[in-house]
Amino acid sequence: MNDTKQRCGFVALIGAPNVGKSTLTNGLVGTKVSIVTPKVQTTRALIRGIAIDGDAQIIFVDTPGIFRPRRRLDRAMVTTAWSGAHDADLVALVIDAQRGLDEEAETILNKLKDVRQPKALILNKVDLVEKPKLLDLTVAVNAAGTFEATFMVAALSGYGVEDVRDWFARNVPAGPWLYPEDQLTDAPQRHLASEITREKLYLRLHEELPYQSTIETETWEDRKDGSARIEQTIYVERESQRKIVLGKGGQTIKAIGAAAREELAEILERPVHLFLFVKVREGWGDDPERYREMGIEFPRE
Ligand SMILES: Nc1nc2c(ncn2[C@@H]2O[C@H](COP(=O)(O)OP(=O)(O)OP(=O)(O)O)[C@@H](O)[C@H]2O)c(=O)[nH]1
Repeated sequence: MNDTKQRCGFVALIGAPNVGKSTLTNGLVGTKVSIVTPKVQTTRALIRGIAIDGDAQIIFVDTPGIFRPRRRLDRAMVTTAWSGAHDADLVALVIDAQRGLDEEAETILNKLKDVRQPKALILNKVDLVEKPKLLDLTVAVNAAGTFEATFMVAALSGYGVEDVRDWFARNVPAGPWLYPEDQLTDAPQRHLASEITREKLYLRLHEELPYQSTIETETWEDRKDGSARIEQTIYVERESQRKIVLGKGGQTIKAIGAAAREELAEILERPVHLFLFVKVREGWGDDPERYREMGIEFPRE
């Protein structure tokens, strides 16, 4: 790719809690992502996901729930959220079309007047709203703020999401990409996390349990405090093996978990909360689904 053509920029996703920012980000990125938090970004808002569209790399940054702060801590959170907006290249205001211009949305719209960056309005959940109401809402929000573009989307089904991505791709500033192309999701990290636990399991049980287990990272949550919460399941073939992995009073699994957590925290350079489960899945060794999850693809018969 010709580097001089590249574009790259930060888009702050602003909106009340539950308006669908996560769902929208997943749609924009094109895959289910957990938040990515590369080190260079630690002073800015958290990254929700990175989308690539042609020559453009679009980095969506989170603005933790903007609500009316009552406690001091809440106020601090809101300040962080708005600083994310001021730092971004572009701002996307996401409004739940069904909820419309409620008090929360009004508050956000008012504060948005101080944000200089170009803004796009995204009315989400349009599947839940009749057309006339949607048009009224579009007019009302555009009267209350200045938006370069208005989009009507249903993030859940993907309706309209591509248009949003294209607009951001065209409007982020020219400049080289800041992140490698494969950093769209935490998938490589998930795989790595499974491998580490597998290693600890083998180190501990190499005699009793050779190759009859598989480990899957089921959930990975990058929390706003900077830590990662990871849930993994160790699949074994028989109940007797499950007992071995658990150990007396759960001692074996505890030791495996502690060792894996320690190493993961070191590699990721942040605190890790690791939760391990052991499940019996008979004949998992013959199940192609499992192989796929391990990253091994078998041709169809
Ligand atoms: N009907 C409908 N529901 C949606 C749509 N998009 C999101 N939702 C639902 O709205 C709820 C909230 O979505 P999230 O993506 O978690 O919202 P969020 O803004 O990221 O929430 P916070 O992370 O708490 O700020 C979920 O139950 C979604 O399934 C949509 O287009 N249509």
